[in-house]
Amino acid sequence: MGLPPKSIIRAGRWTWHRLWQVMMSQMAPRDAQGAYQRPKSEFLNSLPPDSPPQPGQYRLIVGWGCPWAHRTLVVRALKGLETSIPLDLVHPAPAEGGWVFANGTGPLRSLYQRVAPGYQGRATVPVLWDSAQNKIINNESAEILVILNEQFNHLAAVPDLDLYPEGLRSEIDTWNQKIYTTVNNGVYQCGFAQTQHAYTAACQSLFATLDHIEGVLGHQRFLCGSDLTLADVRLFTTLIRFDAVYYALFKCNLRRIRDYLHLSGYLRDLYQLPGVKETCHLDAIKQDYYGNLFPLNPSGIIPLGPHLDDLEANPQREHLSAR
Ligand SMILES: N[C@@H](CCC(=O)N[C@@H](CS)C(=O)NCC(=O)O)C(=O)O
Repeated sequence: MGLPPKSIIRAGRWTWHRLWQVMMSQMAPRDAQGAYQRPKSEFLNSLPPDSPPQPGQYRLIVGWGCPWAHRTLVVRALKGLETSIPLDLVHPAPAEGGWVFANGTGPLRSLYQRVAPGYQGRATVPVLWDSAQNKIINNESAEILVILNEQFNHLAAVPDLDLYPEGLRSEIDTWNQKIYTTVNNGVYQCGFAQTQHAYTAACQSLFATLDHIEGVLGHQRFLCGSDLTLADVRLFTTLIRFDAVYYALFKCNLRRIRDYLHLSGYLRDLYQLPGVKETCHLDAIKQDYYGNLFPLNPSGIIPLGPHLDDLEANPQREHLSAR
């Protein structure tokens, strides 16, 4: 069978490209240069200072695919807060315009609109939910991590683990800033870029940071030395998705994490910390990204690979802590 006439091909390409631009601009707000602009989180409250959390009072609303929600799950696991902070799981449902609760109680957007009538922002996860007062405490993962690290110690199985110690805060903040801009959000800047220029700039910055981190991890176990911190947790949830999702779907393909000797060992090391692998749902992650980001994967086909068995291999990094 021959190709259709050139005029049909041209019309098809033009129509598809215009549709793609419209869908992308709705899914991923952009600046004048075509670079993705992540909307700001709008619920930024703290816990009341005078009443320590009760078991089960605060809940986390999360989706397995989301790297920002995943950070909160990792801190919850590392601190041993699984029984004190229950989860409410959401699934992506693009036809409903976003997340819906797995327990059948409807769209996440309805909950946002119930607590904030007229709310027009994104209905995002994670959410730290106060079930005593039926309100959203916070929907910014970076802030939720600090709250979980500090304010639940009386309920934690591992209360002495401080992932944001005073003495390392400025170093952690510096890493967080660099890693958020070029890696955590950087992979989205690659995948959601709407111009070649925006994609190229994001991809170069992403790999410049990964190359830099590879050098650092050659002589120390974690980003800030021998102690695990929030900076590592925040890097981890991007790294664990990298080879399976970002490399192909978001075109972050100069190198894979498994091509980096130290970064890949570090990823295994974090994956094998107590409780962490239970937070990683790699099939759900692939399903969420490849199955729901329609403009990036219109066929909805989920790739089979890569095999991730090597996450179980010995990281051989503990000796770096002893220095
Ligand atoms: N700044 C937020 C970003 C969270 C975020 O973008 N979550 C995504 C899932 S990975 C989401 O819920 N998106 C739904 C939407 O944008 O409508 C955070 O770090 O907590």
